[in-house]
Amino acid sequence: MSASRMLTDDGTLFIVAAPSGAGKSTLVNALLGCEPAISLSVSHTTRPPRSGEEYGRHYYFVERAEFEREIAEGIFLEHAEVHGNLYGTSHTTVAGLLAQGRDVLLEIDWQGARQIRQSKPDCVSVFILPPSRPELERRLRGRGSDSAEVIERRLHNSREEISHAHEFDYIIVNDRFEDALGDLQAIVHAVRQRAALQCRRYENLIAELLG
Ligand SMILES: Nc1nc2c(ncn2[C@@H]2O[C@H](COP(=O)(O)OP(=O)(O)O)[C@@H](O)[C@H]2O)c(=O)[nH]1
Ligand SMILES: Nc1ncnc2c1ncn2[C@@H]1O[C@H](COP(=O)(O)OP(=O)(O)O)[C@@H](O)[C@H]1O
Repeated sequence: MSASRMLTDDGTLFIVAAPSGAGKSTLVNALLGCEPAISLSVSHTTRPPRSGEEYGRHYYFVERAEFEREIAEGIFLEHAEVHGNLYGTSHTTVAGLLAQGRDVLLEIDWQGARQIRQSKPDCVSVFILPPSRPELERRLRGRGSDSAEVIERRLHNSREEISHAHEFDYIIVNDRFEDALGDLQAIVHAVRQRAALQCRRYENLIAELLG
């Protein structure tokens, strides 16, 4: 099919959410390793960096006053307070990538997902569940990135996050990692194939065939 026969399309916006410790970042990083056409949106946050986290790669780490100024300037497509810190997605970064036809993945919480569904109803949202509460706790503690107090808060907040799982298009249980990664890839491939076959993409060809 020649490019001139097809209308160019914006990329797809994927949302991945999960309670802290379910394995969302590990899964998303593995997905990005096998799907180079997906860009991860790097969020802004007031959370302090964890050891090994880099500015601009994991997050844009900013002070609360700066974040609040950015809210007032309207730079965010969505923003929310999660575990006592502010997090937000830059509107221009996402819009620019989608307009280039790239798929964009947002790793955000349920509040942000709700805001995105309002402004981008075509988005595809996935919720990652841990196989059990003891395993969620084991993963949070085993990660070794947070203080005991921060872990307690995240475990407590996981109930609220999980109570919104039904608002998402798809649910993946991250029990065996390779199975969960396969499920995530299957969703991405199915969405892409569906987009490629949409009727409106073939309007030029239909017009040509009708002479
Ligand atoms: N609404 C919103 N939530 C975000 C954003 N970036 C990260 N989050 C969420 O904030 C929560 C905490 O993220 P983080 O501090 O990296 O901890 P982790 O999930 O335990 O690795 C997670 O649910 C993230 O998905 C964002 O830009 N917007
Ligand atoms: N399927 C899995 N089985 C066992 N451990 C896992 C699995 N997926 C992720 N982990 C581990 O669980 C911990 C939390 O994962 P992480 O991706 O940081 O979670 P999140 O981004 O959801 O907070 C990490 O130490 C990670 O290596």
